[in-house]
Amino acid sequence: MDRYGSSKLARACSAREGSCGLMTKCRLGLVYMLLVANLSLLNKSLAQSNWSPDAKGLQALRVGVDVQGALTASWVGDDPCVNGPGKSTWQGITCNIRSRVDVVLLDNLNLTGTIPENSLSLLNEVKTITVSFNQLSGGIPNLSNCTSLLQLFLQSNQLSGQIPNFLAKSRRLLKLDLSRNNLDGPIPDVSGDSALVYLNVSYNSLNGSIPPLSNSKLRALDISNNNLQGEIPASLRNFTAEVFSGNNLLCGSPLPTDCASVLNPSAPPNPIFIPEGNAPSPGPAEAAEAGGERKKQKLGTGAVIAIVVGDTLVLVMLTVVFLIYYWRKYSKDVDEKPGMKGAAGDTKSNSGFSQSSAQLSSLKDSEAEISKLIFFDESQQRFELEDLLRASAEMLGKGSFGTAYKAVLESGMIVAVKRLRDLRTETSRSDFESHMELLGKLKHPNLVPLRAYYYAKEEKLLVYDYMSNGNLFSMLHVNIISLLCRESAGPRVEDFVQNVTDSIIWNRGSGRTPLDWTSRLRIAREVAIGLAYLHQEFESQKMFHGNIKSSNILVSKNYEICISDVGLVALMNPAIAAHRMAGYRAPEYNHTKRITHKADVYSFGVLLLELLTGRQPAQTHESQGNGVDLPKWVHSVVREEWTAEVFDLELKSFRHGEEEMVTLLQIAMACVTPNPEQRPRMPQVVKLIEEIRAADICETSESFDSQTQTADLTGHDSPFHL
Ligand SMILES: Nc1ncnc2c1ncn2[C@@H]1O[C@H](COP(=O)(O)OP(=O)(O)OP(=O)(O)O)[C@@H](O)[C@H]1O
Repeated sequence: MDRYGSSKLARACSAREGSCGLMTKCRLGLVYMLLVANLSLLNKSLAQSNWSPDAKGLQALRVGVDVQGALTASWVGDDPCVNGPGKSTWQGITCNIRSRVDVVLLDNLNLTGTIPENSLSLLNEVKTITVSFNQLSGGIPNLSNCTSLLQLFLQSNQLSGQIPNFLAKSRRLLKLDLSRNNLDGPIPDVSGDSALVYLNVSYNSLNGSIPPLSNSKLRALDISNNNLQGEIPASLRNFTAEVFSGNNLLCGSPLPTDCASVLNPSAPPNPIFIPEGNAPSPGPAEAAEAGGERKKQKLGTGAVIAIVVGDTLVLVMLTVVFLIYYWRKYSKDVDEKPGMKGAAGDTKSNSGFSQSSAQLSSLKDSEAEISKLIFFDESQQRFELEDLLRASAEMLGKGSFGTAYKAVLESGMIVAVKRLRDLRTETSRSDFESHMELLGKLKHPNLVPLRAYYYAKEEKLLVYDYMSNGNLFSMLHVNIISLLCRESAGPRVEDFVQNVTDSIIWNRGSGRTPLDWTSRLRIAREVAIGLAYLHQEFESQKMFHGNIKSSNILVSKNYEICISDVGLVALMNPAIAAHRMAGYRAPEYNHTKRITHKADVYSFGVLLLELLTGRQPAQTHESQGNGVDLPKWVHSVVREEWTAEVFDLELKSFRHGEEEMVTLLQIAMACVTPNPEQRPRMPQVVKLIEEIRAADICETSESFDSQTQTADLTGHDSPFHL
């Protein structure tokens, strides 16, 4: 029947009458289809009408930006908070006790497109929205309905347009990060009763002058690398110059640029260069004045030329004298200290790279030509090797792989430069370059960004973002006494005083800003996330970090926790690094002489113990006390059931955190298990740490009250509470 039926239909289509019949059938079919479609739409909208407003908003967001479908699998059902407070089954969502969305955490999910207007704005109890490190474009939606919003993080996307005014007007918003987008227009002035404590709008194209932002609560600010102009308002002068750097037309304290030179740019064109016929004819008074002015300008121009020529000559002479002086000093140092080649500039000075320039000039032209600074990211602000050589440099420290410097370029930009030494002898130029290409591709908020490198026969430089808030080692162990000694008398006296201090006071002596528990937990979590990312990225190359320790955990100006020295072990003589990391070194290294991801897990475990106990692992820095074998020491204490005794005395006041501390201690002990096979993998470690405080991020907002308590307890404000 079917066989015939289809041929009948074909015949019917060819016949006129039949065709009319078919039309009728088709129409009926169409009506039927529409009916079905409408019914299913009706069903869907009936179902959607049952959706909670949060579900509606989130689904609208998903449809708008989740092109890759990262959220499709878990965002199902009509209510993300159907299971009550805590982490939702919907990825990235946490709910509050009223079963409303509290936190939206959608970082790093390859989200693209524009955030629809009626999406996030429906979440009217949301406290934290973070959709950073995606590829969102278009404008920032109006979130003025989100009246509970405390934190908004949209950094590292491609958002454009202006910063909406509602953000400035909000009285509840505490933290706003819109950095690394394509935003333009002015920075809106925050209202007097704004609660904003943290504002980061760096790396955009914002323009106009800086508003006074005179609300006294603002404690962390970053408006660097925009097109802002004019004088820095007096209300913001307590911030450091870095906060404003990379805005060429900004002036006034704390920037070194004097406003007179920026706000009154060069004198109007000299009238003697205006073609006579084109010059407007002045009136008699103007003519007299102009005559006088002309004379002044003629004289002024001559004087300016003389000054410029004179200055240039003096500058050239000074540079030559300077280069000769340092070149001689360099050669002398190298002669005096065999094996210290390349470290000649390792004194705290303003000329860290001067000898590099001498070395560079001694290179053959062909090599100098091909040896340039190679940048990885097109969108980053670039500079030349010459700019680096001209920069004032201050030594930050000597490590296993070379010496690190802070370099302040003439543009105001600050970078960290590492001069490598002791490269593996078999590392050729092309090996080095391809390794750098690999490292340049690593992008993660918990890794110190590598911006550029320089390769020449005698000099290898790596240029990193400068992390202005120091390292974890200093936060945990360095006290004022050791700092003073380091500045004035050198390492031996420092050792002496450190030993005396250690013997008087069990922990680290006075003079440190205590590091509270929440901050330590956050540091543990972020280092774990960074290391897990690294293991995943390095898996195919069978590469690992190989040098995880507290001096390699750096803190950026925005208090992001970043791992440094990524991928350097592969280039260097591994025995040197292994020697320097003694207290963090996995026991199996002694016989295998190999670094594996399990060895990184061990080092991370020791780092956790360091965070929990506040004690230095053995021989990390020979010059700063001997430290202890942390895993062994903790084992001995815990075996005797003095668990609480292992914790840092500074953590005593965080009574509520003790359960969390014990859980982190268990994770640490799992990481330092002697048998590498029994150690967890880093993604597992991340999960375990995140479970310690599942609603960690919600607590950030709620802990603002307890933050005041913490500050009272310790007597200091901890920036990590921000
Ligand atoms: N990008 C950076 N920004 C700010 N400070 C940095 C940066 N990189 C390194 N430092 C600092 O410079 C100093 C020397 O660092 P380096 O990594 O060379 O040695 P280390 O960490 O002490 O030892 P090792 O090389 O064995 O890891 C350290 O105090 C470190 O905190």
